[in-house]
Amino acid sequence: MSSSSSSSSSTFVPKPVQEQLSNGEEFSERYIYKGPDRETVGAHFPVADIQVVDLRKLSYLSPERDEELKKLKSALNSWGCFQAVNHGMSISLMEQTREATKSFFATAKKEKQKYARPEDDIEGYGNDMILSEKQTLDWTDRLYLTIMPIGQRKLQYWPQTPPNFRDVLDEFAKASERIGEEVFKAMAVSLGLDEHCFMEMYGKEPKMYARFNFYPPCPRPDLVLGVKPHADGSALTILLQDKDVEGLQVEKNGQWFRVATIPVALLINVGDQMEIMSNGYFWSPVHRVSTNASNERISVAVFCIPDGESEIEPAGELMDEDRPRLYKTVKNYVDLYFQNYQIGRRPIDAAKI
Ligand SMILES: O=C(O)CCC(=O)C(=O)O
Ligand SMILES: [Fe+2]
Repeated sequence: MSSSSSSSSSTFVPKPVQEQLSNGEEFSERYIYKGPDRETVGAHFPVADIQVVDLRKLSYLSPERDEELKKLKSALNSWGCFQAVNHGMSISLMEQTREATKSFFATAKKEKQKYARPEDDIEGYGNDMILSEKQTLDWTDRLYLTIMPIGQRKLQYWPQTPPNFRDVLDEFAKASERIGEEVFKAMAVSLGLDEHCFMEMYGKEPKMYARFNFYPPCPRPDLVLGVKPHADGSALTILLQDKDVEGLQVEKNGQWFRVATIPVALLINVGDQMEIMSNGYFWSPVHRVSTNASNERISVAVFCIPDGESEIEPAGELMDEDRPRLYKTVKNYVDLYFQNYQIGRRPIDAAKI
């Protein structure tokens, strides 16, 4: 979740990446990534051996439940993410969501501008807020929307082109909400906790945001990233990846790996707030998105964010003499996240004891 801030105002709003290309302009050097690991941009990496977890096998009735819970725990401890299959979101809904996303970004500029993000809001179509002259820009155009709770949706930013966009997104949001809850419970059980432990911290009014990412082909994949390295500030992120085009990379022990696209799978990753709740048993992986010269790519990330009033802290049972408490109690972590992200620090470091 590297998107935007709720506080400071922006200094400059670049044009959508898509438009710059169609005008045949040279791209601004502000897209050139100059941060740590810049020499690895555009390099080829091995595929991460991220486990595939069958959510159906995590149900009470499944004879293979214990085995699948072990797999889940090991995936979240080793990579901080897993490829979820049999997650209850139909293949046709996944496909409709991908198609609706592509179709929205393919519509005329004038139509997309109807949903443009105003300077003082994080929601809508466009780019992230630009908060400093030094901020490297991401090679992506986005649409960022609150999807849950239903009462907090800002429908003025919900596209009406293609005509089925809103209905598809409503279905996608409901399915994602169910998956999120199921995974929160399974995560708790896999650590030997009561199944409601994480759900209780997630709170009465958690929020879910969807970020539709569109990555146009980029003339310099060796210099420019689709999304800079970051870890998500959510508790959990559910990612619908492009069916055909890879781009996501995840870091482990200082090495980058490619994340394979499995068309029927959703990639679910731990966010910083789950790292805190699990006292570091699960960790929030640093990831980034590469660009490529010939294909466009889309993805839809759903961020599950605990209620702003909830206190997020390591579960009591996960701390003892052998494993001391590693994180402070935090509230409204998203604010802390952006304060640190803006100055190039890993936000989770501010929560460490
Ligand atoms: O496009 C992707 O695969 C991942 C995007 C991402 O990391 C994010 O939106 O936070
Ligand atoms: Fe992310």
